[in-house]
Amino acid sequence: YTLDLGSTESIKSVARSMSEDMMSFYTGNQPGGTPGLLPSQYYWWEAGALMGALVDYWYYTGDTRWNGVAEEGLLFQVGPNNDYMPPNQTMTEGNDDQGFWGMTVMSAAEYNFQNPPRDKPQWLALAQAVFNTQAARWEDQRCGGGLRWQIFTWNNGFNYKNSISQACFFNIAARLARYTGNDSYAEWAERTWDWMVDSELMSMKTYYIYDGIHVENCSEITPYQWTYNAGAFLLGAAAMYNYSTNATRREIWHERVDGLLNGSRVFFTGDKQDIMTEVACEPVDLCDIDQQSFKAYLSRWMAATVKWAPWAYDRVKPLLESSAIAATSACTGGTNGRMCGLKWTDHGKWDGSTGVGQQMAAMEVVLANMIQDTSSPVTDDSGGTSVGDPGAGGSDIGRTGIEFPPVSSAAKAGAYVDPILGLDSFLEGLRAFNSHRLLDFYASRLASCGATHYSITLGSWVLMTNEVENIKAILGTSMEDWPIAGPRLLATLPVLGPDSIFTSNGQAWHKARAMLRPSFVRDQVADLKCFDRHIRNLLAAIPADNTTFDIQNLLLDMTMDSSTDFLLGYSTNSLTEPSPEAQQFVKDFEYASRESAKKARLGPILYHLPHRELRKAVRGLREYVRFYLEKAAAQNEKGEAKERSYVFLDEILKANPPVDYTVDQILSILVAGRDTTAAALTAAFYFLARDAVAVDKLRSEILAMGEEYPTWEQLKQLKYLHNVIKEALRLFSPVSTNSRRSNKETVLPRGGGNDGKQPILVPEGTPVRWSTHAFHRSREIYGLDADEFRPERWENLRVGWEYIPFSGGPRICLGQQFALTQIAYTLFRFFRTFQAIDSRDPGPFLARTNLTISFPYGCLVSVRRA
Ligand code: HEM
Repeated sequence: YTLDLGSTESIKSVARSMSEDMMSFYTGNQPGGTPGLLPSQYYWWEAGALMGALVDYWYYTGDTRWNGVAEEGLLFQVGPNNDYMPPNQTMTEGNDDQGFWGMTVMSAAEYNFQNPPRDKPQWLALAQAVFNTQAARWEDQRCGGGLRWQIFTWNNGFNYKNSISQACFFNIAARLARYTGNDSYAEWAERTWDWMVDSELMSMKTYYIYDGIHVENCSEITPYQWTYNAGAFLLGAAAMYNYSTNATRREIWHERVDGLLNGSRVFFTGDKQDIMTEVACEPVDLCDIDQQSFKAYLSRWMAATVKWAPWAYDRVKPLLESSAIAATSACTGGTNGRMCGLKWTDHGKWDGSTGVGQQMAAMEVVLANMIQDTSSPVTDDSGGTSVGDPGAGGSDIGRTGIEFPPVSSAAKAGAYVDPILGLDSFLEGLRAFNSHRLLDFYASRLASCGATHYSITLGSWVLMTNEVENIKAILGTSMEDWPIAGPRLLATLPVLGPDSIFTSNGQAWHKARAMLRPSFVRDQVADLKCFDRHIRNLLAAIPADNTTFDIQNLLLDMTMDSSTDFLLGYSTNSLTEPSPEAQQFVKDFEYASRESAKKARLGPILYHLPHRELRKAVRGLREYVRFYLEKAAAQNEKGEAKERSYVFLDEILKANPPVDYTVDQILSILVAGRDTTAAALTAAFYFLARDAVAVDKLRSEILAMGEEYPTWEQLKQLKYLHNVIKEALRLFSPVSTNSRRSNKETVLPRGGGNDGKQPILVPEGTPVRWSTHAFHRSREIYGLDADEFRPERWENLRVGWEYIPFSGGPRICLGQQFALTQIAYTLFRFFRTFQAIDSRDPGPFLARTNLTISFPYGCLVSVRRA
């Protein structure tokens, strides 16, 4: 290229061929392509930024060649609620991604870009929709304000507040204030700015803007600086200056524009410190595909700043000139010999890279040099023609009420089909299961396909629901129509047989429940003395010298010891000196649980293949239980003095049931109570190990009690302790998903009709599955911080069927009080002994999903003695 910056014709001609090379990557306007999407290696947001480059190209050059492509892409990606939340972006869409599309349509409005047909959403209304949805996501609870990076709780990055999300929101708010004259936009811009300063993501001394903070530790800043942050804040600050009429405000924003101009000098390197550089990654050759485009935006917004803060011209023009010349002179790559690279500082040498980002950045920095020849951005009062809608988008997070085509079969009228059918769906679920992300997978399905939807997996229909009304009907009011069946049953049958409380339905279940119930209302639920022995063993097994250990394993040992003690009158003593028989029993129990769950996943045909090892383990389990059962019965008969009273067994034996039947019931209580209690306790430690403030609060309450060995009644008074338990059970519900199957054609209250809010017909034999996990993290029920561990929320929260860690209705967990007492007492004794617990596991939140959930790689912590 020969670029003559003194000649608009030269600039236009260079920009034209750069735009052609840039668009050579775009396939959205080709047969089979999706308008507004780049090839899959590029994220969705960058396509929004690219549409912005096309709007800019027209604005600077007057050449309309790309206008149709831009309009088509911008309209195609608006999503069902016209707010740039298209359903197919559920797995990755962040506030910044949506923000980039929002900033592009804002430019389209300001530049009077060709308006869409009247029956289509308009540029200004789209920008307002993006603003409205984001304002509704503003969150003060964590780090005092700001937007999270990710919109959806299940995406990595939901716990991060990054500057670019704030930058986009600030930029749009400030420009909307200027365009519409409505001060409430300006208030949001001010608020965002203030939070950036308060959180120290922006330094008021240097005006450097850092990458972001994690909500778990708001003071630990990720220190990278990126050009696009500086650019987005710069243009927003200029808009605020232009909008402000009050002299003091004008002065303040004048100063801020200057400050940002000073701060952005950090991005200019080279011999004369005047060539734009992505300093955090370019010098070390580590810019990822996103980062390769960032300089486009600093170029774009530095130039646009001049329109609203004219004094900035003298400061930015020299930088844009030298950068444009440097960028252009390095565009010598590719087969056409003019493709642009990423690095502009190599004295005219192409760095060997090509891509949309490189082309866009080079084109934008070249165009920026014509800023004085362009028209002024319009407003509502000065020639703006785009039609707005101040209420667009609202608090929609884009994932509720999405309509998928109704299933054609009349029997399933009103249901929505999961867009991924059959095998794909199965494999996707399997992958999620194997990577311990099945809970996220369900949450994402529920969010993208609707709170109640049918899906088809390997040819079988399943109704997935997450609606309170439906769950209430299945477990409560219409319980008789919804027996236990399917995987939940298959996974327990080999161990428990068909007559246990856990596997039976109808009369058989009534009988088992009636027999077991009295054992749970007896005093031993409150018998903390019996339990204390196991806690002491646990505390003794914990290394108190700050070494890392897996608390999940120890808790599994403890709950096995306490359950067997409670059920059989003899503990397995896994934490101390287990007998060889007890060791074998624990081994058999774990093997049988694991293998029968595996068997259940094989499906109804392979399920029936013989499994000798499993049968052997189950035989071992049953013999062990029978031994203690017969011992107790014999001692009772002879009236012999017993080591300690078998309160539980004694109660059962009163009914004189057949031995095998009693073994079934005892094993089912072990299955129901051991792993669940261990999971709940592990979860409490998992979250507390990440929240020193909660630990302090909990310890103050515990220490204030004075008693080292509280009674059951005293324990019940510890409010914060119980809130901690409730919160842990909410975020990590041991029985995280559950299912039933309809035994006749029936109706559930929600999920049908075009709006998904009408009753839905369910054919006989349809499995229904729900995710307690997703339910417990619903933002509609628990608020925006639904994913956070915040025991305080329970101080004022009243929930019914919205909170079901122990299930609900007639089959509600029989051991609830027993479990809660054990958990409370364990936490009490633990925090009297130890003053701190720290997480030693930086990995992501994963859950192994079987009958209950667990942490697949343990729960690594270290503790310090009080
Ligand atoms: C935090 C610990 C626990 C949790 C989260 C929990 C959760 C649950 C849930 C969700 C169910 C319903 C399952 C279904 O309907 O499919 C259930 C049932 C049951 N639980 Fe628990 N459980 C816990 C501890 C215990 C303990 C310690 C015991 C006994 C010592 C126990 C005994 C039972 C029994 C017998 C049932 C079957 C009730 C029936 O079908 O009538 N659970 N539990």
